[in-house]
Amino acid sequence: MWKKQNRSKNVRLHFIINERAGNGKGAHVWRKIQNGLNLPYHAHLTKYKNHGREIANLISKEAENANERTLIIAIGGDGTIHEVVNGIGFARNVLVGAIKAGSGNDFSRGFMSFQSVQEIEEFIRKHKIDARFVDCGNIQWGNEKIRFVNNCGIGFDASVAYAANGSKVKQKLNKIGLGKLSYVYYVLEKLLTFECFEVMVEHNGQQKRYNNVWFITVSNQPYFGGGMKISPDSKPDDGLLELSIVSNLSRSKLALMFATVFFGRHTKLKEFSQLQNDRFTLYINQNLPCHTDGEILGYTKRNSKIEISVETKSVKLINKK
Ligand SMILES: Nc1ncnc2c1ncn2[C@@H]1O[C@H](COP(=O)(O)OP(=O)(O)OP(=O)(O)O)[C@@H](O)[C@H]1O
Repeated sequence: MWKKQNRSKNVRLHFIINERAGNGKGAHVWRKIQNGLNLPYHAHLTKYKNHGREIANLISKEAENANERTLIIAIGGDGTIHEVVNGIGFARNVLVGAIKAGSGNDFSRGFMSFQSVQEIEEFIRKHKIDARFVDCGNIQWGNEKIRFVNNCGIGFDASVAYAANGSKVKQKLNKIGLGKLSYVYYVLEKLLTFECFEVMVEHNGQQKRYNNVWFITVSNQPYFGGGMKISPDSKPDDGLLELSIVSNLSRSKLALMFATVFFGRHTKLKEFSQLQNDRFTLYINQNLPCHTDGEILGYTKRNSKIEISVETKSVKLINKK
């Protein structure tokens, strides 16, 4: 959908909107923004999964060919931002902003997002809001490299993401503004059913085996699962990723851990380990669910070797001055 001829002096403005994010919150937020906008812009509504990535890719190619500074604002949840960030590749003329309209919205906790039309105008016209390059994570998945801006995870957290995505409970809770609680609901459900696994982690040329693992999360910023501060010290501009492993924990203690993780207190538990590096290799011999930024990636295969590394300062995001 094209709206108004866009010839802003400094920055071309594109919106990529997932109207379905947050069970319709995307459409509601977009209407509000659209009504208040007094700038030339292009608007694109996503029609299916991964459409946001395709649109962002086309916009980026155009921006690079024309050598024009372009701001893409994703309106949606973490999945929509994930698609945009993957779609832009390494386009140097493109910067990414977001307006939160999802259920979990972890991106907006870890990074700045626009709160109003005024802020967008301030960025474009008054230059009161800045931009900065941030790191992303990258996971080699078969022949593809998938970028993540928040985190990727294998095991329990991915099984929660699988259950929550498109679930009826999430839709119902979204209707009463409590979509975030859907993750808590599925955490409780999976607590009763999830089977722990084994993994070998390689980094700095050393290998370590972990048994009875609940999950592995590789973080670029502190938050995951709708506000849980799984990796409190993660910084998206330090050229490093943090790999968190929770293992050898009883089901009841894991439940307790999820009560403390919102405040980042779980890091004191002896069953919680964290490694920091710019790359990790995981060896997994089971079929386990994997997610990137809460989006379902698929299942690991037997004898999987999974490489996860940082992309230093690969994406330009809006940022407060
Ligand atoms: N028109 C559409 N129909 C169905 N799914 C869509 C459409 N547009 C985008 N999607 C998909 O919707 C999924 C969810 O989007 P998103 O993550 O932005 O919202 P959310 O799940 O409500 O928020 P959060 O991830 O923050 O909890 C994504 O996988 C995206 O690809």
